[in-house]
Amino acid sequence: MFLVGLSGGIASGKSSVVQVFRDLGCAVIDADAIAHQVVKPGYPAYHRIVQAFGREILLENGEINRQALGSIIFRHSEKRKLLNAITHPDIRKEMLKQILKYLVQGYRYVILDIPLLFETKTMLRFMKHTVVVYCDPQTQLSRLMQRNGLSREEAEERIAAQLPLEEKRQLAQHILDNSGEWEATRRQTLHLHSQLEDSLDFLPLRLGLFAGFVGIIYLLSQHLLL
Ligand SMILES: Nc1ncnc2c1ncn2[C@@H]1O[C@H](COP(=O)(O)OP(=O)(O)OP(=O)(O)O)[C@@H](O)[C@H]1O
Repeated sequence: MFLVGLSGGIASGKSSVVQVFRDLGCAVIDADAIAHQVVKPGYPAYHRIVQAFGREILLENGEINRQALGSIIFRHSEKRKLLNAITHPDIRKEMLKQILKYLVQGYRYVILDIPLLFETKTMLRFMKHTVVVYCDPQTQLSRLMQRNGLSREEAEERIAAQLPLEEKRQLAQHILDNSGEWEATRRQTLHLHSQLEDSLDFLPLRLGLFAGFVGIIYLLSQHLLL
């Protein structure tokens, strides 16, 4: 098995591309969904966040007010580091669990949809392939304004909080250019899908696991025969 890290910028089209991969039957792990899950009431990170940030970041139903927390960490970088230190280990553990599940199910590769793949960098070294869903700055701005009902200033502020898409584009092995018609992006996605399907990058780990398994059976049989 091998890992494919997929990223992009805010409103660049990641979710739309990921949906194509899902429809094709690919194994996809959604880092954002996991990040939402690990801070739900009852999970260990929830208690640590309430301890660190106080009960004023809670909604009436006891869930974490993501908007309130978001605006705190947007203004104070040390608080963002603290929140990351609380949540990232749990997010990585859950990702690993899901990767192992897909490995056992026999998938050759898993696509990890990680919005901040290139900003946080910690997961990059595990990725055999990296993909950026790119679109030009003007298109990104207008799609974000339209989708989220934001003013130009608000949209620009959110885009500026991330690494520029142009830089991510330089760092990725595969670029899906979503600046134009959706059909053109869909075709690029189908092409990348066939490249991943044809790749033999899954073989080393599978052969390694097979050799390990044979080794264990051999050792056990020797042990039982003695
Ligand atoms: N090629 C396209 N043409 C027109 N609209 C598009 C195209 N691709 C995506 N969109 C629209 O742009 C918006 C952003 O797309 P999408 O939600 O897939 O981006 P995203 O990268 O997942 O965003 P975020 O990370 O902010 O959630 C959506 O409203 C989507 O319908």
